[in-house]
Amino acid sequence: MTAFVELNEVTHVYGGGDGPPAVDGLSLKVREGEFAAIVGPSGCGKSTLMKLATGLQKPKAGMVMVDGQRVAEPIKITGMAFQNPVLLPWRTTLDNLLLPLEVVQPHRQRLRANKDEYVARAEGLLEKVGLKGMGAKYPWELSGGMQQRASLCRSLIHEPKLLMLDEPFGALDAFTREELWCVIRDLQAERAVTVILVTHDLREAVFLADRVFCMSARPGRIIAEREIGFARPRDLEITYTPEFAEIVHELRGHIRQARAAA
Ligand SMILES: Nc1ncnc2c1ncn2[C@@H]1O[C@H](COP(=O)(O)OP(=O)(O)OP(=O)(O)O)[C@@H](O)[C@H]1O
Repeated sequence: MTAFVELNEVTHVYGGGDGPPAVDGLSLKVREGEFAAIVGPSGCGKSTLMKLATGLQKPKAGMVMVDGQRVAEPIKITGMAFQNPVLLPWRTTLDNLLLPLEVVQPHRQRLRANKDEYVARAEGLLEKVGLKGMGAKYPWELSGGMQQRASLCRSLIHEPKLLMLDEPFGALDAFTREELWCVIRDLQAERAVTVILVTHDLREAVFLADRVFCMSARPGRIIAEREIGFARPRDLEITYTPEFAEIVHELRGHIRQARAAA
């Protein structure tokens, strides 16, 4: 399999030195255009995996490759969204969306020359996530779910090839979360972007992903990998089928074992 993202026998120790590793012998391969989900016990190194894949942390040992390049510094082809949407309160929603373009080259120069084009792109994204015409509102005028939708738009504004989602729906109520599952499902289908989603929610992982990776307790490594074969586009109704429940149950078993072995 040609991997778009590959971690090969990666070990990471925060602060360097000989401290206890956060992840050890961590290997996984994610295909181009694939939706991968990472699940595992709390503190097992899921966020560390995200930081290693994007070059925000350098591994003590092992190799990280993205899009055919060895990752040696923070990479630019990625968009990120986290549990906390972190929108700047003094900027409108539209200006929050444009922020990554103001910071990262070569977008910075292009933004100056083609502002209208980028504003149209931001407005198009807002429309796609159900926030049509909300660009002029400030973040504090939006609900938590709306802020998270805006944060997803911001992560996609520079048309990244890789989207990293670290518990983006974790702080939302169950209904809003399921609505946003559908938003991200549709965005990914339209853009064929490669996605890595970290989540504690096994239903979320099974609904959204093509493949779910389960991690061991710290130091984290992959202990199980499960293809999710449900046809796309998927409807929320599948989450109520016995086949769906069976996969969630199977994954729960892996996590239980990982916790017990800790
Ligand atoms: N900056 C840091 N400095 C030192 N240790 C850290 C740092 N970040 C994370 N760790 C430690 O590394 C381990 C893995 O952390 P990480 O945040 O990757 O886990 P996680 O699986 O994402 O956790 P959770 O599910 O609770 O969000 C944890 O034991 C954590 O305390």
